[in-house]
Amino acid sequence: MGDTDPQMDQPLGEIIVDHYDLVVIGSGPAGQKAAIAAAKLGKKAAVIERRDMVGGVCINTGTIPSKTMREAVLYLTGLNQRELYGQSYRLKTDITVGDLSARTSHVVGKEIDVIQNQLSRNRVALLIGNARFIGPHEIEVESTGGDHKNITFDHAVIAVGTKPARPASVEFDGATIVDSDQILGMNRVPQSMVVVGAGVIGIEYASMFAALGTKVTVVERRTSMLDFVDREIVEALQYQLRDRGVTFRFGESVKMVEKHTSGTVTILESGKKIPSDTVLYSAGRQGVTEELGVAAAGLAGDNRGRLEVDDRFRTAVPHIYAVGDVIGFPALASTAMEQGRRAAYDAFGEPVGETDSSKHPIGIYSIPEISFVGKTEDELTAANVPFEVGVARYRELARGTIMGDAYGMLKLLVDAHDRSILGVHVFGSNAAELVHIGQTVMGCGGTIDYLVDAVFNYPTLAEGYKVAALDAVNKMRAIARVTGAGNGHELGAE
Ligand SMILES: Cc1cc2nc3c(=O)[nH]c(=O)nc-3n(C[C@H](O)[C@H](O)[C@H](O)COP(=O)(O)OP(=O)(O)OC[C@H]3O[C@@H](n4cnc5c(N)ncnc54)[C@H](O)[C@@H]3O)c2cc1C
Ligand SMILES: NC(=O)c1ccc[n+]([C@@H]2O[C@H](COP(=O)([O-])OP(=O)(O)OC[C@H]3O[C@@H](n4cnc5c(N)ncnc54)[C@H](O)[C@@H]3O)[C@@H](O)[C@H]2O)c1
Repeated sequence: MGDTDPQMDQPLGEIIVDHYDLVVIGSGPAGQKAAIAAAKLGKKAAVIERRDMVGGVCINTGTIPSKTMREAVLYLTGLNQRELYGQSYRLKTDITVGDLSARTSHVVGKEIDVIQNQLSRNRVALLIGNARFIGPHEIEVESTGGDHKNITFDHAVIAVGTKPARPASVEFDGATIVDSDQILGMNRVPQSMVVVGAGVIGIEYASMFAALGTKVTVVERRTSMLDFVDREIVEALQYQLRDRGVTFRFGESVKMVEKHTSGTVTILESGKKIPSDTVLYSAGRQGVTEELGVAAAGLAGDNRGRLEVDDRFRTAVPHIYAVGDVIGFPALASTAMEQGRRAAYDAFGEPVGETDSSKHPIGIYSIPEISFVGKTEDELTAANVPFEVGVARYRELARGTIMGDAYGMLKLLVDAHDRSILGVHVFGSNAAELVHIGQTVMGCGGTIDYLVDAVFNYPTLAEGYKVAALDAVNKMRAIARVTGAGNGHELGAE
């Protein structure tokens, strides 16, 4: 007997056709929110997901395992306590892969349980198997046992995400030469590691392994890294990582990666060879639309397996939507969830509010962490937008000193004419949480003066907003004094 569909109490052993108002392929953040949004509108919804992948890449191999591993690394190494207790401070000296994976398995298990519970209490059917389109209104679900079941639908949401790019010139073995999906399959914490690709994944894992004491070399084809991030903050991160022994090889491409009995050798196009215990290949991801047979629905993926959508997340076949990583940038769990909700509402004519994607935050969980919202200094300069900068250093905030964070900073970019906030850039402890204060002020159309006049809890890192706001306003006043434009407030009235 094949798998049983618990929602419908039917065996998957034979072809049975069920009909749904909305079928979602993929149970990652995008798919979950699309299905639950449809169910909340009283629609009959189903999610199709492969065995052992409920929660998607996000829960099983991506966001949640990597962020949990980061917490374990920070806790066990005692890294964030060393400013206070000395550079030799460690909670545990010989940290093993087992130490790291114990915490990860615990969190992943809990998160899967939460998702299954949310789907079931909202009466969303969870169909376990591999989905393939067989027509614009029909999908075949194949269980791991090989049984088939066909379902028909009025609307579909493709939320199949991505998989790591795996070139044939790299001898992946899942233990010493790995992609980011396989990192916890490593048998030990390596002494040396090459990280291929200085994208967000590469930099987050390079940070964690450097904190564990691994000698990390990052190879990146471009001449710099994280080009969308404020340059001052990227420089600060590079300084911190170099200080922990990370070597950067920018402007170098990896030609091939070889596996040998005593380790690996990464061969660069320039002819250089880098020996290491392990290699993490994190040079991009690609959509998985081919396996989904999108052609049968009248669709075609691009050369990286991604689907094109309009501003309502409709594909070229209007009753079929696509959301999350499969549509490309920004490829974040945070945006994927919102795209899923919007697609389902659109399918059933439910109105949604405006959302301004230029005010969506980015969080990079490097060590130290980075988060920002809005424009960078370079973007504003290129667009000839005059702005002023206000900075708060964590070392001058009482909370920063209490926490032992001497390097953190919060930077505000302020429009020199109307005093609106154009960008918020945070580097250091709690950056990904702190950014939301600035995001909210920006979203509500507030100016720098709101932050100048606000009172924040003390001692907190949030107080940095007031410190940075005062810094920006002081600079604006200084210009106004010289030019005779009053106290600076009048600039906005020009
Ligand atoms: C290492 C790593 C760290 C990350 N860290 C962060 C972070 O800190 N913050 C953040 O916002 N984002 C982060 N991301 C990105 C985030 O994980 C993705 O943006 C998010 O998972 C995308 O969600 P999704 O719903 O589009 O698809 P996914 O989470 O990729 O899920 C897609 C699901 O579809 C299923 N599927 C595919 N094809 C089929 C089929 N034919 N039949 C049935 N099921 C199918 C897959 O099995 C998978 O479970 C990280 C990613 C990685 C890899
Ligand atoms: N905190 C977060 O929000 C977070 C964390 C991790 C991942 N993600 C998401 O996951 C997605 C994938 O991340 P990624 O880092 O794998 O991809 P990426 O495409 O962002 O970065 C890959 C990097 O590898 C480089 N590269 C490619 N081939 C190379 C070669 N042969 N030699 C040397 N360098 C090479 C590229 O120039 C690029 O800089 C991203 O879009 C990101 O949004 C987000």
